[in-house]
Amino acid sequence: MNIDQEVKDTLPQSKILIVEDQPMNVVLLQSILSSYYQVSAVESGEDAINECRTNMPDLILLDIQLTGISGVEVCQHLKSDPRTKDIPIIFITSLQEHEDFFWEAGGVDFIPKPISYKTVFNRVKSHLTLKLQRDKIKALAFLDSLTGIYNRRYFDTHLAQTELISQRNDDDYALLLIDIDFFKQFNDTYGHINGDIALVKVAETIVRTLNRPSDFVARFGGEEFAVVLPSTNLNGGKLIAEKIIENILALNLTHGSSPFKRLTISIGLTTYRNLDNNNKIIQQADENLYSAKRSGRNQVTH
Ligand SMILES: Nc1nc2c(ncn2[C@@H]2O[C@H](COP(=O)(O)OP(=O)(O)OP(=O)(O)O)[C@@H](O)[C@H]2O)c(=O)[nH]1
Repeated sequence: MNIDQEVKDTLPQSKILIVEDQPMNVVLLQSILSSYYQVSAVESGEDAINECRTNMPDLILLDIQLTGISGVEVCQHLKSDPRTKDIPIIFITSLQEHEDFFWEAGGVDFIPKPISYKTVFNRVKSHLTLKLQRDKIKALAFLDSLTGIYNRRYFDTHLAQTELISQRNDDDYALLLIDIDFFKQFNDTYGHINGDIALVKVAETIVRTLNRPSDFVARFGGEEFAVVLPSTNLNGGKLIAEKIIENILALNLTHGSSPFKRLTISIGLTTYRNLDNNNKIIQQADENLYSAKRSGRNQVTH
C-alpha cells in the first residue's frame, strides 16, 4: 500500500471550512481553494462550532477577528473537545503582534492579510497532506485487518472518551458486547476461511444496523464485537440489539451444528446508568452476555 498515493487521491475530497465574516475574503479564499477541495464557509464562531459537530472538516481557516466569540476562543473550544481536537486550524490575521496567542490556542499555522494566493494554496496543501497522512497511519494502527472495522486498541480509547463526554453532559450511553454462538463448531464444520467470511458478514451487518454517525462498532476479540451508542438509554440499546439479532438471522448463514440451524449471536447490553455495584461497564456487559448464553443464546440480556 502506498500511503502517499492514497493521500494524493483523497486530497480533492477533503473538506475545508472557512470561518470569516468579511464577504470579500470569503470570495477570495474560495476562488483559491474550491477548484481543489470541498470548501464551505460560515460567518461566526458559533456557526463554526456547530458545523464541526454535523459536518466535520479536515481543515479550518479561521479569521481571528470575528463578531461574537473570537477566533482564538473558537480554536480553544475545538481543541478541548476530543471529537474536534485533531482538526488543523490555520488562523487568518492582520494582527501579527498576537502571534503567541495563535500557537497557544492550538493553531497549526497562520496566514497574514492581505491574503496571498501562493501562501494560502501552499499552506493549506501541506497541512491537509499532513492531516490525511496522520489519518491513514491512525487507520492502519486502529483498524482490524479482517473486517475493516475498529480494533480493540481503538475501542479502549473510544470507550474512555465516550464515558468522559457522557459524564460532562450528564448523559447516558449504551454498550453492547456481541458474541457469535457456537462459532467453534462453525469453524470446525465449515473451515476457518468460511469462519472468516462469516465474521466479515457479521461486522458488515452490525455496521449497517447502526443509524447515528456517532454510533461505534469494533472487533472486541476473536468472534466478539462491541458497539458503543452515545446518548442512548436501556430501551434504545435494547431496540438496536434486537435489530442486530434480527438482521444476523436474516443473513441466513447455514450452521448445521447449531440448534438454530443458522448463524446467531448473543448480546450483553448495559448502559452507564445501569451498572450494578461498582462494576465497570465492560464487566457488566460481559456478565450480561454470559447470561444471554446461559439462557439459550440468540438473544439480548441486560
Ligand atoms: N475463522 C475464525 N475463527 C475465529 C477467529 N477468532 C476466533 N475464532 C474462533 O471462534 C471460536 C470461539 O469459540 P468459543 O469461545 O469456544 O465459543 P463458541 O463456540 O462461539 O460458543 P458460545 O460462545 O458459547 O456460543 C474459536 O473456535 C476461535 O478459534 C477468526 O479470526 N477467524
